Amino acid sequence: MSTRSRRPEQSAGPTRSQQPGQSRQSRQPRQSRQSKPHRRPRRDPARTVAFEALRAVDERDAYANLVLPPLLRKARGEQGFQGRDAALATELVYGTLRWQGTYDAVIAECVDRPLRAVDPPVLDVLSLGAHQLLGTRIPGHAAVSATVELARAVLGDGRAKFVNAVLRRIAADDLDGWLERIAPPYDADPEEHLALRHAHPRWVVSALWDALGGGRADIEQLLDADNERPEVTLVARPGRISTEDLRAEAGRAVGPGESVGPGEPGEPREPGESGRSDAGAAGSAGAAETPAEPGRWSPYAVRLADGGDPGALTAVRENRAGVQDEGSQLVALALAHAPLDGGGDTRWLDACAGPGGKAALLGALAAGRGASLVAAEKQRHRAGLVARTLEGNPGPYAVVIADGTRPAWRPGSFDRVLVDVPCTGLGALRRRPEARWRRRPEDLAGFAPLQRALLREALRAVRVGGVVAYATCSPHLAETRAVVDDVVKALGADGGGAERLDAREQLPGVPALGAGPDIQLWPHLHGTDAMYLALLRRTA
Ligand SMILES: C[S@@+](CC[C@H](N)C(=O)[O-])C[C@H]1O[C@@H](n2cnc3c(N)ncnc32)[C@H](O)[C@@H]1O
Repeated sequence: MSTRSRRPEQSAGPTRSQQPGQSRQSRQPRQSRQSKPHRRPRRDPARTVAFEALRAVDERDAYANLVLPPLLRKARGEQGFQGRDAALATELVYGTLRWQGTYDAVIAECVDRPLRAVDPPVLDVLSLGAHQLLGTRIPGHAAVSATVELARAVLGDGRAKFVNAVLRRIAADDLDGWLERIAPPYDADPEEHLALRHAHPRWVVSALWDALGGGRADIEQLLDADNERPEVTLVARPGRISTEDLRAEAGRAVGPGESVGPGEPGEPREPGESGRSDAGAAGSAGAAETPAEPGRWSPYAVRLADGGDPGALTAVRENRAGVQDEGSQLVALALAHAPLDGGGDTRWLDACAGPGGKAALLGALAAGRGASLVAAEKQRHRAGLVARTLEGNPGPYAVVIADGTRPAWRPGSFDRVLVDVPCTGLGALRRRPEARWRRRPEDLAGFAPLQRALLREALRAVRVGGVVAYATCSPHLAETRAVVDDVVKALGADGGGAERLDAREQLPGVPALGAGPDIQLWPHLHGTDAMYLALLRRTA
């Protein structure tokens, strides 16, 4: 519970305030006779959990997909908290956070002061109310009354009155009506129009559009896809479990409904929140006809369209399978298949391995070829996650704590190197609802030197004829092509050399990979995170 929460004062009631010798009238001021008896606010469990999660995200910069699962687990232990409450709480948290910028613009129209002058907990309750009113099928009167009750419980009566007044103003129109008012016409300012209509910061719209190209329809499809719930995808690690066996196990074990299962190893968990338009049905998710589908592109992928709890699968608990977006699987597969020029193919490196999803797939693929994997990670605790994820790998491997910009290995030590660099994560906005509002354009400048240094050292680590895969979970051109161009150019100037391979050739059957030679995956085109991949072969 938020430390700012307050219980409203209890009403003593007229009879308890009477004292002997006092007339009833003298102790009962006119005002109190007319007001309703003061009652305790009803605590709606789903909205209370949602509010607590929003406070944690707001106050402590927490990640929603990390704070929500323990809150749900705790609430489940309390009387009366059911699966439908968990589904509703999840939908409310994810929807409210994703649409935060748009809801803020609506709320700003309905309050008589700048938003920064509204107390953050009050703003959280207002956003929660705005999402119910504008982004779900919850009837307006129910959304207002339940949110005002929440406000009474967590903010007190005075502020609940303010919440009530603001929500009534918001409820006077639907989302389309509000967007007509707050968003400029497309022709007047396309980026601002799209930013408000699709709930992305303007600079993110601009960056995504630069990377995607195309016209209005293309960028709108991408922005819409960012606002959808991603499927949970598993990877069947080759040599450890077949895709068919994983599908069978997942089909048997994973039930429909809300998911609070693990995300990629050590990553924020992947929630099974309802899509934005499904909130009215939250908690009544029906059984999927076929819960475990094959992947679209990766031969090792199994898609759980309905979420479920992958952590409950024995194969996942035993590391034979894991939760992994198909885009990440494709990056590992493309590196594993890229043609080398001469030499051996026995020494593979993952230079930025934490938390270990790609390393585990690479390790399994390497084992199948008689190669070994070194998985390096700078942060000790993340190296621990890598070690856990690789446990049981069928072939030789080592996990090392190492700084990829000052490597412990000699130049030319490896045949294949993956460098999946730290980045803004603008390619994974579907999974991290608050990330788009937290990131700033200045963050790019912070990552730029590290990304270049890591790629430079990866190219030094690979032998002549060997291949480096440079990957990011961001399509931002400053983190993708600009890095590769700069580093390849500088290598040439230093007397080295690297040629770009056509990465599309390593992913036969995957459409819409762009003009090459590097590839950019997209949520709306491939159903994956927006992963970028360049393949570089050392020539000198
Ligand atoms: C994008 S993540 C890698 C994700 C990973 N490939 C996977 O699939 O699970 C980048 C990782 O690089 C690590 N890192 C950051 N700076 C590093 C450095 N100088 N050397 C090695 N690793 C670094 C981060 O701690 C983070 O774990």
